[in-house]
Amino acid sequence: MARYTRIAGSIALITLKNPPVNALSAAVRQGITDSVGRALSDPEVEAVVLCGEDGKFCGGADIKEFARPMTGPGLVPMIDAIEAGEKPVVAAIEGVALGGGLELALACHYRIAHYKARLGLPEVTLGLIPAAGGTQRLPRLIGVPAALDLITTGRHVSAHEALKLGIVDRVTDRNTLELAVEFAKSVSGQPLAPRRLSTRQPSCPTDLDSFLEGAMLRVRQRARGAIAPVACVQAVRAAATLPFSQGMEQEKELMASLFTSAQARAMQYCFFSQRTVGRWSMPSGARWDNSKAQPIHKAAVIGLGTMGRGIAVSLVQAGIPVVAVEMETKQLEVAKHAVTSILEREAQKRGKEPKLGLIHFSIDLQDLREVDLVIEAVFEDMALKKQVFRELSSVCRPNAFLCTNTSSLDVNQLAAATRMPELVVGMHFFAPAHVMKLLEVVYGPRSSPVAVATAMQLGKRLGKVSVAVGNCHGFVGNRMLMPYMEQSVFLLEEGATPEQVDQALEEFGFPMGVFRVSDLSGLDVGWKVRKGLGLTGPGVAPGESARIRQGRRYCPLPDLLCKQGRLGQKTGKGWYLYDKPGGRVAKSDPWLHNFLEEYRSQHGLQAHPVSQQEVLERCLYSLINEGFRILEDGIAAGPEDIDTIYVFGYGWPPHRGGPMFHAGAVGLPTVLEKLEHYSQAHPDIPQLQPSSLLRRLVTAGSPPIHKWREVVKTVHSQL
Ligand SMILES: C[C@H](O)[C@H](C)C(=O)SCCNC(=O)CCNC(=O)[C@H](O)C(C)(C)COP(=O)([O-])OP(=O)([O-])OC[C@H]1O[C@@H](n2cnc3c(N)ncnc32)[C@H](O)[C@@H]1OP(=O)([O-])[O-]
Repeated sequence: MARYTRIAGSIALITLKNPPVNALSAAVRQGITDSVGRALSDPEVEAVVLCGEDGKFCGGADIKEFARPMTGPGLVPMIDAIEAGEKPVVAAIEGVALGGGLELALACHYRIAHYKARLGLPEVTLGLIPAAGGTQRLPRLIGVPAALDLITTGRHVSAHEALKLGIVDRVTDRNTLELAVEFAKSVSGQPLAPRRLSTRQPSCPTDLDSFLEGAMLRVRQRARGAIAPVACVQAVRAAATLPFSQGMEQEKELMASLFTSAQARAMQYCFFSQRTVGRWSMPSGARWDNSKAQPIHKAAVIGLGTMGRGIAVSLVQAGIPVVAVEMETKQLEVAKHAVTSILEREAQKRGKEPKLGLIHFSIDLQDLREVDLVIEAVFEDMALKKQVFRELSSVCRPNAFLCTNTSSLDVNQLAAATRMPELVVGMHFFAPAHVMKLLEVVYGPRSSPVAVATAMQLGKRLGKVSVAVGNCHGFVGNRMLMPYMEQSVFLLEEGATPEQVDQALEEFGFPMGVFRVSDLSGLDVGWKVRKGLGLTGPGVAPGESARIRQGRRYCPLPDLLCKQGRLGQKTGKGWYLYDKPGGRVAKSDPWLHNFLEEYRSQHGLQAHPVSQQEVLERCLYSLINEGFRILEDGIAAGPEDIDTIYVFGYGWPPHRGGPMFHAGAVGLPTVLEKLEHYSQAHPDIPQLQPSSLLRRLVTAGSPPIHKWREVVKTVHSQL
């Protein structure tokens, strides 16, 4: 709803009231419509101020209403009435003005923002476009190029950038409402026509057509099959080329084409999943709302390789004092230089101070005596990590949290090496750690709920999307990646090429196919993991066949490439060829195609044409199947956790919702049938055997994804 009050004699104050973000629900729209009507018809009212309760202006349309028929007054007529009114309306923006919230402010004649406010039109991140005049009014206020950037990216801008762009008229660190009331009094009676954005002409680049064509090309490349960004460009083109009313018609039609689309449903599922994973729970019954996080005043990072440096940067950027430890002075100096330059570069980009004073570099473990939490990021070797945890346990305060950034090793074994195993959890960051949003918080059987709560809260403080997961090899993300990568190399044995497999995955929406990612991260990373698992190298039992390991099918192709020094970009060749070591542009490599043919004939393998569909089904369904096993094992609490991990950490296209959402969208019976088909065709690949949870869900009539947790619960209760 909206509250109407008269203040300062002649000012009508309309306050949006719909916690927590004053979203424009039907009741709020009705409240605003009634209040604006009242203010405009009250002769004693000279001007109007619009604000939101609890320090938040408005988080936009009520996304929770999208799944049901719309009721109450429409957003567009409500907004048009404000702009057309004969009394000045001033928006007092605190906290956020996003989506419909900014569109509401754009209909006001003036906008005052608090310096901490964030503004934006993030509809594209929900698979939509701004549909309450945003695509038509914003270009008329700030010009076509700047508006196009905000609308196609959905990024939030700070109040200061909004002032620079011309979105707001004032930015204040005072009480925004007080200033807005003063301002409203100062502008009452002044002509409003020039303040009505719908009447303005948008400023456009001289060669508008080529500008928009270039923008469309960039957006299509970035969108990778997402339809909303393309519609955003089309809507802004309408603003640049059509009268306001016709532009609004276009905006309406484009929104109608998106609103009920599968992509919009997938992206809104991602939005709510991101909130669901914040309400974490553990099989022990510990939960986000019954476990108290401990404050972290000072942290430490030990091991300053690529990951350690990124983690140290994230902590400093969040304003947390850090002790950064390396074993030797030489390595410490190299790391110090790297961390300092990242902090300076990032600070410059944000127009902020690099906070170099917050980080202390040391080779002395004694400097960790006073820290609240340590994140270990040394080389991925169990013996080395155990040694480090033993030393940390003896040096650090007894109640210090000891966290490991391992990407696959057993957190419980590390906990066992310490005095306080209940204070040990995994904090699995993704490279580059100061950029990637995902954080897997890994709890072992002895990890205390306080330790999990503290790591989850620290993740939020670092601006990460944190997901609490159980301890197993590869946790959630990497565990699901194994069958996905295995299928990709099996397909090479059967006749596919890296280019074909990558093209199928990139057309599905991944930024990079599995072989280009492998070349980027280095083939030796996987080689080391396979050696650790005894699948190749010294751990292989003598006489074991090259293509059967531990009783199941194995493909030695990646090992053979590693043995020939083809480690990917870093050596200039891997699955692809690069112009030089460190090169980034992947080119097809005739040598590799010949090598594949020789390999097939050497192992008596008959190549057959592999379709795009088979690539997607084998790679994605085996990954999804492992996801179901993870839910069975209770390693992830629900499908939302898995999908959030894959969207924020593994490049799964958000307009496809995530692996588990995709399975639901394709239809669980189809996924089951395909897995059964491929499992029968490949009995030596146990991962293709459908998981019992998948069968159970199909038997239960394939309930919608938000109901899967209940089925999972029954599975566990019967365990
Ligand atoms: C016509 C028009 O053109 C179109 C069509 C539109 O306008 S489409 C809509 C466009 N607007 C958006 O895209 C903004 C979406 N929201 C956000 O980006 C963030 O929420 C936030 C505003 C920056 C606050 O972040 P936060 O970290 O402080 O809290 P939170 O945990 O995220 O959110 C706190 C609680 O509020 C809920 N919530 C947030 N925004 C909401 C919204 N717009 N509608 C409904 N619920 C919302 C959220 O689900 C959570 O609920 P619960 O989980 O507790 O039950």
